[in-house]
Amino acid sequence: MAVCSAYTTQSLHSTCSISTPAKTHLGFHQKQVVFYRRSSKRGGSGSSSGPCVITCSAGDSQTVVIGLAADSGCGKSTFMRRLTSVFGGAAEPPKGGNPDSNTLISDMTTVICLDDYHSLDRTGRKEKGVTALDPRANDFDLMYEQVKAIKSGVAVDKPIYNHVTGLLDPPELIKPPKILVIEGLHPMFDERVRDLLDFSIYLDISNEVKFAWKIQRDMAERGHSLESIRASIEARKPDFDAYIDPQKKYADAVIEVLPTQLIPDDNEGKVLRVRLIMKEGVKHFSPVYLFDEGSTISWIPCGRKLTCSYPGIKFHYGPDTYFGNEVSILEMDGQFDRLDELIYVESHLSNISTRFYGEVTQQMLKHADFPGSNNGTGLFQTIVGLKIRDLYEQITSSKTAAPLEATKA
Ligand SMILES: Nc1ncnc2c1ncn2[C@@H]1O[C@H](COP(=O)(O)OP(=O)(O)OP(=O)(O)O)[C@@H](O)[C@H]1O
Ligand SMILES: O=C(CO)[C@H](O)[C@H](O)COP(=O)(O)O
Repeated sequence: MAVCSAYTTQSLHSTCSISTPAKTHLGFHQKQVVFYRRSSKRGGSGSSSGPCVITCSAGDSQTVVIGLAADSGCGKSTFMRRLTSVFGGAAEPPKGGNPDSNTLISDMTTVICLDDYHSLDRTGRKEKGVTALDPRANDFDLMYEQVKAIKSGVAVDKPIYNHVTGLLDPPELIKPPKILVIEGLHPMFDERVRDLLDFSIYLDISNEVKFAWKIQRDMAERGHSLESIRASIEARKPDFDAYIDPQKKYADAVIEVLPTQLIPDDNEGKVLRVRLIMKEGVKHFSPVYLFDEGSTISWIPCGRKLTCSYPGIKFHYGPDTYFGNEVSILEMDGQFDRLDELIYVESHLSNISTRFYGEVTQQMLKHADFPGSNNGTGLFQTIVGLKIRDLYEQITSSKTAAPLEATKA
């Protein structure tokens, strides 16, 4: 039985109307979204009831959807803070909502965490002997239906996975934003969800670096022991390798974080070698390049214009292949001593989609206190943020130019 009464007009885009399942005539400008309402049972596994049929006019205010995949503790939140800052305005949890909400809303963007689509809560996973990375612990049907609905301009009641209690909390209302970011373990796992993405990013943190970051956060801030951190990484590894890591082959951009090659046998993990792998031929995305597009270039910028202490800084740029796709790779090994001198590096990069000379440096200086601001992680996250702004502007301007053009969804 449908529960359409659960929707108020307030929860819907102004171009939408609700009906119980019946023969709905779909005109040329209309879209139909079948929407399942999920009951939210504490401690349960969540189930679907419905459907309601929501019919919306295809306006020009459709949501651009970005996917960001990474394992837990790999810098997604830091990246999101850099991205939302590029669009201006602070990102905050929904006002007056669940204090344990995982959602962040700013003027332009809404970031939802895909942990909210866990179909099994903490107890449920323990009973079934599965990790949160296992597809069986996640509701991909609901994820697909809700991302599709938001992309089509329809608000949804999204569940909340409460990381404090380990339970599935009652849902929260998500209205269609200009840009929706779905971040978490599986944004590119399900083909249907993948096809809804206008751009996708994978943060590929090598095991050594992941371990160093986890120790820093979970030991210093959360009081975990070294052994428990090691055990947790080991326990997740088989499912990480099976379900999370393979998504990187679908990503339009990958930020790969590796130990430095500038210090022989380095095992401190403080100096990083970071590679920005950019797929060629992606609509509305032209890869960044160093000096000369398509050439292969090694560059050590240290000297008169860039202060570098040991072990220095080395850039590399060139074409390559990645999982059978043509890509451009920009690499930075080492770290900056003085962030204001980054302008020297910025002036040698092209296609960075800045609005004014020095915008990358300005963004990096603004968030100098974020992790990774002195190395390639911060630099490449900032550049990808600018590329997403550019992609959004291109998509929306092409929609304004051709309002009746069919959308990807
Ligand atoms: N670029 C970086 N350089 C150094 N350390 C970093 C970097 N990014 C993240 N970290 C470290 O990793 C920790 C986790 O980062 P963050 O909270 O951004 O990751 P996350 O993927 O959102 O984690 P979770 O999914 O567990 O919430 C940070 O507290 C920080 O210690
Ligand atoms: O991989 C994760 C993504 O953040 C978490 O481990 C998963 O969401 C389960 O969370 P919790 O450990 O709080 O029950």
